[in-house]
Amino acid sequence: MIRTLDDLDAEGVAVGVRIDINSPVSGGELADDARLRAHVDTLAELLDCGARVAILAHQGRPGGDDFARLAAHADRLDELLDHPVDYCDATFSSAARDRVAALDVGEAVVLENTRFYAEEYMEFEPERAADTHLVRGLAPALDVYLNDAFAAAHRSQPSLVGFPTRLPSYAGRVMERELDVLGAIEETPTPRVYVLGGAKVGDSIGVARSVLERDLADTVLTAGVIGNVCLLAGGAELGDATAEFVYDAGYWDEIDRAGDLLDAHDEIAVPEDVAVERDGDRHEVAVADLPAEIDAPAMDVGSRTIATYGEIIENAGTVILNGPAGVFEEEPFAEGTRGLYEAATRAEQSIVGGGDTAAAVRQLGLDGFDHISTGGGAALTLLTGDALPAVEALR
Ligand SMILES: Nc1ncnc2c1ncn2[C@@H]1O[C@H](COP(=O)(O)OP(=O)(O)OP(=O)(O)O)[C@@H](O)[C@H]1O
Ligand SMILES: O=C(O)[C@H](O)COP(=O)(O)O
Repeated sequence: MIRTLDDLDAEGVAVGVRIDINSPVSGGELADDARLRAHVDTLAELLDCGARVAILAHQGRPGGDDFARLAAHADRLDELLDHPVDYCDATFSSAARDRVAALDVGEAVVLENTRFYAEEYMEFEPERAADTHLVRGLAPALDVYLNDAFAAAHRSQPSLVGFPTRLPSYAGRVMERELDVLGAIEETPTPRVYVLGGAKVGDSIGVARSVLERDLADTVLTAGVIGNVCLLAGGAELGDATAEFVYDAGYWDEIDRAGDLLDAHDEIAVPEDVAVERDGDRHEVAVADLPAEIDAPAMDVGSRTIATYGEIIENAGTVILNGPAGVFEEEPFAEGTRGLYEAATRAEQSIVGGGDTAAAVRQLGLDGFDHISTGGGAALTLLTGDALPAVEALR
């Protein structure tokens, strides 16, 4: 059983709260605060109850452009919450412990990016994670640990799986909500339609295979790069530019995997048409008309596909959307994503998962989904039926 905030009397208690505020960062500034806002309920509830809150989080990956300090995150949380939120440039040293010890009731401090420490970017079994410097160093300053970082729950890293061995542990409200919705996918209304787009072709093939073999999906609609790979697997001649894109992205081997999947499951649909750029505009090509002269990569699904898929989606009991249908960042190629996602809001129940997917929803101003997951990889892991290490550690 997982304990939640309902089981915690937080008055005066030093709570180590792991959240996922990994966000786009530009010039040291936060380019998007959606993930911070997602954790406001959990943090406000704790602080309103008089907890003393030490926040743990990661930002980016070592070597990446977005591998940054958490000072800007602390400032933004301070604005979002009615309680003071400070920043401390240490994570588990005596400076960090002293800062946590000095917290007053109803105060929070954001400790430094956990991934500044090498062990945090490694995967461990929980017992071993409990013995890392980060967990051993910080645990004595804490009374309890609370994990709200659903979006990172597929990682078996010390700040996510190490503390429950040492401290009484709880799930936060984001974690609870995500597990309630995504962990109970079998109980959602049918027919259940999965719309798989985006650029992570290998992951999407894995998800499609798993949900069909486990009878979770009645239909799988493919779009985005995975749709193009399925078209190539079926022999469609999409032109050199699309083939080169798929090859350069390292997905050439996935064409055979996609072909095997299509042979095994006729519940999978592929696009009827695609959109390419011609003279600076969107130009649509029907797959039935191929081979045709196409000198640009397929960047979106076309309007016939939007209509056919849209009807299936609207009539779904549950639609699960992962990955945009096209390069939504460029207006002419946002049509597929907009069309399919708008159709999803008319289905009985709609669930959206994925970091870029959630960004697309915000950028296109789409509204009316039943659940927008904070997680990309974590949501997919759960929807594929695999356990999440951080959730298992809480159990
Ligand atoms: N036809 C296409 N050609 C090239 N890129 C595409 C195409 N369709 C979608 N994309 C790109 O796919 C990217 C998003 O894919 P991704 O699989 O990362 O989404 P996500 O699952 O929501 O994200 P994550 O798993 O990281 O949380 C977008 O940047 C979009 O431009
Ligand atoms: O953005 C995410 O999906 C999570 O924060 C996990 O980040 P990671 O993929 O760098 O582990």
